[in-house]
Amino acid sequence: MRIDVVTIFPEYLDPLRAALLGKAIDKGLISVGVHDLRDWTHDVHKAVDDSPYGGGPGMVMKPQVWGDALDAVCAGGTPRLVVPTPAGRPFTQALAHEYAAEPHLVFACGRYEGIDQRVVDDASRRMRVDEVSIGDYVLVGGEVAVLVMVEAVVRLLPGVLGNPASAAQDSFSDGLLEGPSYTRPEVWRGLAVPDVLRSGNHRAIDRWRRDQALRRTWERRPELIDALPEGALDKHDRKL
Ligand SMILES: COc1ccc2nc(C(=O)O)sc2c1
Repeated sequence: MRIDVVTIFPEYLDPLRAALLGKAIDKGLISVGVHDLRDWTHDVHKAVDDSPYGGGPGMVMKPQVWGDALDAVCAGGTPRLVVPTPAGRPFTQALAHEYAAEPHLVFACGRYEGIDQRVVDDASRRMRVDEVSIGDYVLVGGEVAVLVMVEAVVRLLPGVLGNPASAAQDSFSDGLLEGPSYTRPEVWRGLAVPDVLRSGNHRAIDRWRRDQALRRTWERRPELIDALPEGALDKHDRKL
């Protein structure tokens, strides 16, 4: 997978080269390009923004600069363009899986009040464009959202996680939140590990874990229960 990021703060994306993601690059599982949007400016001030038509607070990022940058970064192919924005559709685990199947992702990091809408409209003529939000809060720019999305996507790629089963047992992989996890010692500050987890009875352990996941989901994210596909809950689940 090829990942390109366009931003006015390239250093914000340095974490992409650390730890797990850095190892994925070293293994050749992904290649990453981070591009400074100002490289496509032509004025002495390297201006990337201007006042909004219709008035209002803040500045809007100029279409010309973004158009030239995306023409260059997307040249020769039809990548999927992802534009983080508070006004976007929610980024979900399902979308992370979709992106993990893409050969080339390009992320456009907005700042200020955002990018002139015509940049998305123009790019949509040539490639699939998603305007996406990572949550119901507002960041200062798209860079942090890109870090979140790239981590969620790259960890799904074969060979990235040490244990592929981890991704298969993710929260949301079966539509539920993961239940609690425990490790040694057996008792810590007077708190004991649930007996069932030390029983060696794997049928009982699986049942307990499923019950914990259902209870946690019901308490914290009841809407996920309602969104489960028909037949996802067995008769035992429904008794909880
Ligand atoms: C101007 O660019 C921004 C600003 C805020 C923001 N907030 C996001 C979010 O997903 O919450 S993406 C994003 C992009």
